Amino acid sequence: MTPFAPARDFLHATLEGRFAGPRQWQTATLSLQWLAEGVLALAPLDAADALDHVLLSTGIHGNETAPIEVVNSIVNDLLAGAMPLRCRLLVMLGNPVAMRSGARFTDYDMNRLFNGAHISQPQAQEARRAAELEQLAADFFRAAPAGVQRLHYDLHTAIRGSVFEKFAIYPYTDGRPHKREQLLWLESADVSTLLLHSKPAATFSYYTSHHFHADALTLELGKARPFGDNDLARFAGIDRALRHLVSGSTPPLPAYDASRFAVFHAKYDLVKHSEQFKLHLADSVENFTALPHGMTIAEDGDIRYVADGGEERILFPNPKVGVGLRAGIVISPCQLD
Ligand SMILES: O=C(O)CCC(=O)N[C@@H](CCC(=O)O)C(=O)O
Ligand SMILES: [Zn+2]
Repeated sequence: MTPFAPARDFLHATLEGRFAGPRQWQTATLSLQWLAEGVLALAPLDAADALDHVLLSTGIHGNETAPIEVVNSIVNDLLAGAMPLRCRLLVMLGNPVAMRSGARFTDYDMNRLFNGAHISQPQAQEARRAAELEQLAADFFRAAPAGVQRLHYDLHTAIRGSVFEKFAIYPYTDGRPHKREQLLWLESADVSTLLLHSKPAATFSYYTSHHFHADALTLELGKARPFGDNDLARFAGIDRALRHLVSGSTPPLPAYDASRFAVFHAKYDLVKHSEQFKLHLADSVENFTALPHGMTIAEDGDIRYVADGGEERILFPNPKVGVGLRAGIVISPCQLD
């Protein structure tokens, strides 16, 4: 008997606020732990020690609903026994409060609060939640024996449309190499555009990459739309690749060939230093739009952000962020190291 009843499933139980303390139960094939609101751990009943550890987080931004629906449908199929589980899987619906409000966040952007940054915003509900998710992710990855894969895919959708509809963000790796096999797996999910971050960040994927050397990626899978408005056919690639991943049935992947990927690196952030910040890009400008050499991208008091060289592009332009936060990233093409 599922403890999610009478809500229909894990997502609906979460949206209805039905978590009432940790619960543990079994199906014919799985061991389940409802660890916290929106956090479910799944393992095969006959789990061997050496299973890969896979963390799928979604809804870190509450209005990015399509990947939440994708992951929930995978959980439903695992619980129904319609698909085998061949890893230890931790599923996180990151920000239930914001999910209920249909908002990116309610108090503070949660993906600026990991790596201890939650301490700086003690009044924000997202700060308490980021601390809780950090602890649960830490417990999960610390229990992984040496030699097993530690994977973290943090699934998002973007505010704006995008020249490349789907792309992945590789958090700063602290000098560790970027893994070709991660790119090949992304390609199997119809994602062949990659941004390499060039510095530490307070994001969830950097947290697990930095502390647990997880192969962690933030995935941007399309445009953010409310629950019920998503065309899930546009998310078929990630749905397929995740199902293969958790059921241990990923087909052999082709050899790596750089020509199949578009790779960019983050040059610098447009930082909103004050309320005078003015972005000189229309709301209709899409992610990855090229910035002509010499163009003033944004101004903030005496600071001018000017495009240089003709190869730069803009990512995540958003003048509405809070003061002190990133209001866009200037990126340029690069080769994988
Ligand atoms: O569309 C936007 O402006 C933001 C989409 C989004 O939530 N992106 C992530 C990227 C995380 C990263 O840069 O590593 C975020 O802003 O948190
Ligand atoms: Zn997001």
